[in-house]
Amino acid sequence: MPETQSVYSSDLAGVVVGETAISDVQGEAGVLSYRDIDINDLVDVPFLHVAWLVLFGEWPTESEKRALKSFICQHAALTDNEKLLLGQVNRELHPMLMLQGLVPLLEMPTEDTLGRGVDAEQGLFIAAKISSLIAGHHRLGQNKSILDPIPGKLRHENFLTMFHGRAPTREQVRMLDAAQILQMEHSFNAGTFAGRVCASTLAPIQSSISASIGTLFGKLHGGADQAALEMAIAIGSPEKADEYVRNSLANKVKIMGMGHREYRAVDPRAKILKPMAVELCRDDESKNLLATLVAVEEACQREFGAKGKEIWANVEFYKGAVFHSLGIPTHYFTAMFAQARVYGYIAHFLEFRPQNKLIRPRALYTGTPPEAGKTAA
Ligand SMILES: CC(=O)SCCNC(=O)CCNC(=O)[C@H](O)C(C)(C)COP(=O)(O)OP(=O)(O)OC[C@H]1O[C@@H](n2cnc3c(N)ncnc32)[C@H](O)[C@@H]1OP(=O)(O)O
Ligand SMILES: O=C([O-])CC(=O)C(=O)O
Repeated sequence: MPETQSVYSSDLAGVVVGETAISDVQGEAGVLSYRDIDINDLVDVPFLHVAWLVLFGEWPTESEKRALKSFICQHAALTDNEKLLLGQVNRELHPMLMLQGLVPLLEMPTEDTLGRGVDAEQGLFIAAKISSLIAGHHRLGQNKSILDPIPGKLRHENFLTMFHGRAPTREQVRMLDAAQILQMEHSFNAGTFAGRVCASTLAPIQSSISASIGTLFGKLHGGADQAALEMAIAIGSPEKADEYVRNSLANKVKIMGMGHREYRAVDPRAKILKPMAVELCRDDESKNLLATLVAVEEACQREFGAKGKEIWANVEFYKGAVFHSLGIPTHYFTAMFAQARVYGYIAHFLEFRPQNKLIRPRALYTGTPPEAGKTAA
């Protein structure tokens, strides 16, 4: 085997590790596109149409739209076995751990009813189940029964109904659609990359998605949504934001929802989510939370600016205010991120599998080589 040249990078920052045509993150300009279309032009398109575009690189035909809608609704109804499985899960378990654990236990379909291959069928099957697992886990946690989706209703109309036990308003569905479209895909983020590593061993799609969900959970990645809103709740009011930010920075505590590995400008998703949050946060408590977030963002920019640096809010910062206004408890935020991002994970699996190559980096060993004299005990 030819010797390969070693390159050292402990965090892979700036290292190109593969190719993709699914989405493009232009970090300097602050632009995000899915399949060559700017997200600003996708945010008002029906959610499942964007999902299809992300997966297959083309818009669905009328018959594909109908097939996808009914496929997702049909599989979003949990089977008796799936309800039993969910019933065994500790009600206190974080929804992200529940999802990571249950996705590989789902009984995968083996046919290809959508005509896009069995991997796509299985991926979309998992996507359909994820929202019902989230809603079901929440219902069981409240000692309520699991609700089934209603055929003919929109994806997030069903989700919010299954979650809350009451139908959402049209505006709430529109806002959730938009927020979920914005979270659907983001190139080689940590969760997607973990899924690609897992897929590279020829593991099946459910293993890959489970690996991605586990990776999304952490606070430096998807878990920042929960952490950012809980931070705003803990701060309590906009007047206390300055002190909180100064103390945090002095103690090297990261401000959740601020900063990004790739963006050197405002995250284009935060730019859309902030006015959405303003529109949705109408009661006094929500308004106070939002005002606190705004004050934290301003304080961060002042503190960083004083050191000649820049920092911007990322997608996680204002999203929590949107989810909060939809009545979603903070510990469900990241699972709802997974519910949207799963389409990105599937798209990467489908793109990567045909040109599969094992991903296996190299470590710099910091111990002593055996020839230096250590013997077995
Ligand atoms: C969906 C998503 O995953 S979006 C990201 C969600 N994560 C968060 O919001 C968590 C908070 N943010 C962070 O921890 C970081 O900004 C990350 C992890 C997102 C990006 O990190 P990196 O690209 O590795 O940047 P890094 O952490 O090296 O930051 C560079 C400098 O800015 C500082 N910095 C960056 N973000 C923050 C922050 N949120 N709070 C305080 N300081 C920060 C770092 O301390 C570092 O300072 P230094 O040069 O004096 O050491
Ligand atoms: O790309 C990243 O590193 C994190 C991110 O914004 C995302 O996954 O949406």
